[in-house]
Amino acid sequence: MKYTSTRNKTVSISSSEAIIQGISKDGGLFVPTNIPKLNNIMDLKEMNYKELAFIIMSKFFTDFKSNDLKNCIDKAYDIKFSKKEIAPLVNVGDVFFLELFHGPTLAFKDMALSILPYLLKEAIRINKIDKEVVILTATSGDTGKAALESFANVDGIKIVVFFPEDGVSEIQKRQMITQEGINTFVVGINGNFDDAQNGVKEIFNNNDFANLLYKNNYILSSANSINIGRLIPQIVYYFYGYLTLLKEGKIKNNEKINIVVPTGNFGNILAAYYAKEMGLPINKLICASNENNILTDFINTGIYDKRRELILTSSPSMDILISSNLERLLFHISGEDDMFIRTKMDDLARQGYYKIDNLNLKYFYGAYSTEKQVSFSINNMFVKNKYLIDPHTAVAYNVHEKYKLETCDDTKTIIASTASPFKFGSKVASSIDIDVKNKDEFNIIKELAGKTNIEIPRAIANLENKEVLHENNCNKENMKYLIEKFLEVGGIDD
Ligand SMILES: N[C@@H](CCOP(=O)(O)O)C(=O)O
Repeated sequence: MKYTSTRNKTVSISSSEAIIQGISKDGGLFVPTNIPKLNNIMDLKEMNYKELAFIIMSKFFTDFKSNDLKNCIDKAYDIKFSKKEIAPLVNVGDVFFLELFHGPTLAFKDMALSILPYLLKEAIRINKIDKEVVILTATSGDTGKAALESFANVDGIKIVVFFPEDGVSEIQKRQMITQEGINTFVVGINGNFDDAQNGVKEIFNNNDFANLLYKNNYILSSANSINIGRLIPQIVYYFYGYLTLLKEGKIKNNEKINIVVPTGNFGNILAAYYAKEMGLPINKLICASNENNILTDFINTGIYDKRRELILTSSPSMDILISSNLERLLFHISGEDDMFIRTKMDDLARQGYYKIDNLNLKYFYGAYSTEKQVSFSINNMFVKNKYLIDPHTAVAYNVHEKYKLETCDDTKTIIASTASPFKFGSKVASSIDIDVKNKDEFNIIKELAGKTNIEIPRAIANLENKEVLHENNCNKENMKYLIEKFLEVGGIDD
């Protein structure tokens, strides 16, 4: 299996090379040249998470030896996860929540970031790279901590995380700025997630900077979903969710299901699309947005228009106006037309929008939820079912309710439940009528645990007394300078 760039189809590299590079030099994203089909899917229903992970990942990571890939999988999906199923499926009312937040940092990002360091180390070995790898990461909250946790103290790797100073939850920020590990560097930027992600992409595309790093024995890679090594492991849990339904007798062989994904950078829903293309029986992919409803507009009109204010919401992981992975979807559905992608991405960069005539996204449905609807959904879910959901999952749940009303479709549905509610204490607590005014976040969380009878996850309970180790802050223009400082490499003028 080879990988090419969405912006230049003459590129042809192996999976291990794509994982190391993170993003293509032409600014495009690496995609598999064909999406492999999986045969006899229904026969896989007795497999555990690791076994299934191997079946799926070995289709994509074809230059990894079987035993080496198995090793990566074994080390990734172990007791770091608090549930033996890794991704348990919970039936509440008429939907099934695929709980993806039982990893070490309590967000779905752990599902892929638990394995990425092992894949990267193996990729480095395969390609005989003798440089140190610097992982650049932009985050609106969850990716940053998950990447820090997984790469901390990994030999031969350094990790730099940029987060929007005012665009993450209190707990997400605390998780990041208390991160231990000599190889970790965390920086708050005065800007939003798009600024952080654009800054990181510009740094990737800066040849002079790459040369400077190279001379100093460093190369860059990414822990965001722009890295294909982040995306492929996310396909696994959609198969696992489907096969759990089948195993429990909730669906029949080959019965189609709907999947709802709270969506920001479009990586998680793209993984579901890959699962569908591999043969998983999926009826609709429901793309749920918060008030930053750029994807809803795109799915419904074919116009992607970022000329709008980014709104800070209670679901910060989705506070994004440039959804990077949409580029991959467009590449696939345009018949792999790299020139078309270049034109559209140029339009977006130059004029702030692009339009696609006769856009055919017939498997997708897009809608969004307001902050009020998010609170209402959290409340409703808790009062009716005693089930607590985080604001991102509430966005998805609410959008699914809208979908049912609009279409009367009663297909069985999996909702990707992407984060622990305790990461977003104030919003969740106030939604279930806990008075949060003038209260410290940790006290709010304690009240939340008391009222719901749910134990505070250890990773959050421990945070309160952790020392702040990172107090760096910069303007978006200075991101490169901060990296130079961290790596102690001489600066360049550009
Ligand atoms: N949702 C994000 C933004 C980055 O997304 P990614 O999937 O590309 O890493 C976050 O939590 O940081």
